[in-house]
Amino acid sequence: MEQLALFPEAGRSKGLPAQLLDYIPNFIKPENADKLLRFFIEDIPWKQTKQKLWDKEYLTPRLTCWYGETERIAGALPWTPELQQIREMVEPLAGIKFNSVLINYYRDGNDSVAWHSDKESIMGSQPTIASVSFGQVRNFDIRNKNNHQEHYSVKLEHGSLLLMKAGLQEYWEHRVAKSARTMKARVNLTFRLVI
Ligand SMILES: O=C(O)CCC(=O)C(=O)O
Ligand SMILES: [Fe+2]
Repeated sequence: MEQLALFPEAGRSKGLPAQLLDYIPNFIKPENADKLLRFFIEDIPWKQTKQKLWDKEYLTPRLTCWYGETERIAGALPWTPELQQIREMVEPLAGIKFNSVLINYYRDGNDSVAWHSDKESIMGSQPTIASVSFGQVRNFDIRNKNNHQEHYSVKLEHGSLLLMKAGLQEYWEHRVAKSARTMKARVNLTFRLVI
């Protein structure tokens, strides 16, 4: 499965490629971000789904929940006022309208998301994704699909916004690795346009 070890230089990125990503710390004020984190952890009906790997089923190593108005995501819940408000804040910066959000809950350092890119056919091959983070700072690693030596890492802070621009999913993949260090809870909202 996933490896615990990070790149030796994780967190010491030479600089993120601006054509692929925008990182905005303090996108949400700390006191609001604190309240939202508590609300998300307590009020979202989290699920742990299963994923298949080499014909074996594993529990996904984090909790998730979908919200949105789209019919294409089975079981997506209706927008809450909090999510609606954050959606309205991110849309002008992303330059598109989102119709869904996948929320991830990393309970501790053992929770993670493995290397992947988000280019399911339901989003087209060049989706823009707006990612808002709450709680524990985690490393977001990015690597070139054709050259794994070309990689970056950014620390996603409490209340920050990371814009993954069109093009990122095509040639790059990303992950949030497990950490052997003690980690508190982190919640991450990924706003998407499902077509
Ligand atoms: O937790 C994150 O920052 C990334 C989550 C992610 O890559 C995804 O939901 O597709
Ligand atoms: Fe992703």
